[in-house]
Amino acid sequence: MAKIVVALGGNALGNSPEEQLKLVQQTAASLVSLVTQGHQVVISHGNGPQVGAINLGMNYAAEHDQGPAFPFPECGAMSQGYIGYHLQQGLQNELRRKQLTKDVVTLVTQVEVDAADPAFKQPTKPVGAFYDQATAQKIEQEKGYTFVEDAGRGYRRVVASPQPKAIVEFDSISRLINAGSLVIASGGGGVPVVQKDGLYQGIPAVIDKDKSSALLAGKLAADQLIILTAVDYVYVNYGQPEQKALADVSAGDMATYLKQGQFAKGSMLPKVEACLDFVKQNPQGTAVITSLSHLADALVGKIGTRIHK
Ligand SMILES: Nc1ncnc2c1ncn2[C@@H]1O[C@H](COP(=O)(O)OP(=O)(O)O)[C@@H](O)[C@H]1O
Ligand SMILES: NC(=O)OP(=O)(O)O
Repeated sequence: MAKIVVALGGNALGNSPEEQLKLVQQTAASLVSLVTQGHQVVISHGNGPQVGAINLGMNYAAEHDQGPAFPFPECGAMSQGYIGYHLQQGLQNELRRKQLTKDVVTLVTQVEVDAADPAFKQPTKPVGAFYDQATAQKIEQEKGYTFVEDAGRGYRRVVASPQPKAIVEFDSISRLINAGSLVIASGGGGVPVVQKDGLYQGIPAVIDKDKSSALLAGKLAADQLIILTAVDYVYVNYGQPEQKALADVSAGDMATYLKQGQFAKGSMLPKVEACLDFVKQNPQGTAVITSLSHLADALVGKIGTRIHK
């Protein structure tokens, strides 16, 4: 039996509730088959598109005197509920189809960050929809948001993304796993909180879920961290004619590619950094990056980028 942390990418979850539900149902089949093989599975997920959409909708209502503004920690918590609901339902229905009984639990998770993290002064985390350059510039001027080009896919708003330091609910996650539950935790990288006078409070940011997933997988001493996104492999020379897929890569070689600037900031870079961090914490462990639809094949090494010591 292996302990596996599976992180689902926010962009890989589609652009609408209908798309997300469909994609989650497909992924649920692979996740449940891991459970039936006897593995302990913990699921985390991204929320970039979803938290951006929630924030945009809430801001729109506030700007039209239809309700209060909702800060990012609250929007992050809502995204955990929305995505967790789809995942819970998808997993429960798949368990029912297989006539299996297992508790499926989404845990609203807070992740502690440092209020002095320099990331608060330099937003890097893409959230929400993709815009063309002219529209992005118009919104920048109107609302004072920052936009960046995101991995050749268009322009997106970026927000602060501090380093995750500690998972507040870690002991509860651990207890639930040991009790046999299928746990969905640390969604959207966790709701960012800081400690003030010994008490927790939310802080506007969106934590990178790959980094929080690596922290969770490391603390759980997981055997595998599997990051599921929209591409089958990590590539060098991505998007260029000489693009090459990486299959089995040592942490040392991956660190070299990283230094060469092969991985785009805000998209593939944090995934690779998270995998290197996990392998450093757990030298016996393996980190895998592949697409949402290829979880089963990735587990047996047929597809995906596998990073090891
Ligand atoms: N070197 C690379 N290899 C593969 N994909 C890359 C690379 N650099 C950038 N990307 C982009 O990164 C995306 C994955 O990041 P992102 O969409 O932020 O992930 P998530 O699924 O977590 O939301 C891929 O779909 C691809 O467009
Ligand atoms: N929070 C986060 O990392 O989301 P994505 O996976 O959507 O980028």
